[in-house]
Amino acid sequence: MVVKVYGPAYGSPKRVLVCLFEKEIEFEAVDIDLFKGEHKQPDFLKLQPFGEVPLVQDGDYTLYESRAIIRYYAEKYKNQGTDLLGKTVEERGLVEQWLEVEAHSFHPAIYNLVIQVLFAPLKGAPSDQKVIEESDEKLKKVLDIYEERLSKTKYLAGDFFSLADLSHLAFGHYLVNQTGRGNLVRERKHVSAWWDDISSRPSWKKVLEQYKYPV
Ligand SMILES: N[C@@H](CCC(=O)N[C@@H](CS(=O)(=O)O)C(=O)NCC(=O)O)C(=O)O
Repeated sequence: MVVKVYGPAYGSPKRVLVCLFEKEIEFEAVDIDLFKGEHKQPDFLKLQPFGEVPLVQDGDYTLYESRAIIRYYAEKYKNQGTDLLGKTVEERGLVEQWLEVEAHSFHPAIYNLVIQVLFAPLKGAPSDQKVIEESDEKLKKVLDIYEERLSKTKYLAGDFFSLADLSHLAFGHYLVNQTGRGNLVRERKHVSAWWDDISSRPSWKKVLEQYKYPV
């Protein structure tokens, strides 16, 4: 049964797409237009009650929350494609640590910037300058910690590419290319080299080629 991934145009679903490419898992992308509110229709809400993408259907098994989905496939297909979880329990612990850092420190700051800098103007809504300034400051602090870490190891969890690095691609792409704040990465030598390394992976290039962002 082919895996169905809903909402491929958007950021969080792209976290799932790049993981499926890395794990060499065949999938079918199902477009959902957030601007038309298709994610708030009853049929979709029955599957994803929070009305967000991604949603994955794998036969009778349905899963949402992008980081839960990538952990599921990284585990289920551990011996297929790229190993994304590390080889020891200690390495796995560090993968989980940096996945949590991405979810609770990196993502909220970049998500707010994407909403305020990119999407608010699209909707004709005013941008909240206070949120932008706070998010900029938070992102600088987070990236300073990344700079320190990446001065010691090639990737966040160690000297191996993992889910922790992969999880940054979808919104890191916005940060570096579309928010006017790419300098926050480029000014940090090790973060910049790390970004160039992970974003040049064939899996991520395939995502960008096949599933355009809405903006
Ligand atoms: N924690 C969720 C967040 C999902 C999420 O925020 N999805 C956005 C799209 S994107 O920001 O990830 O591109 C969405 O569906 N937004 C629709 C809405 O909030 O109405 C995950 O990681 O899957």
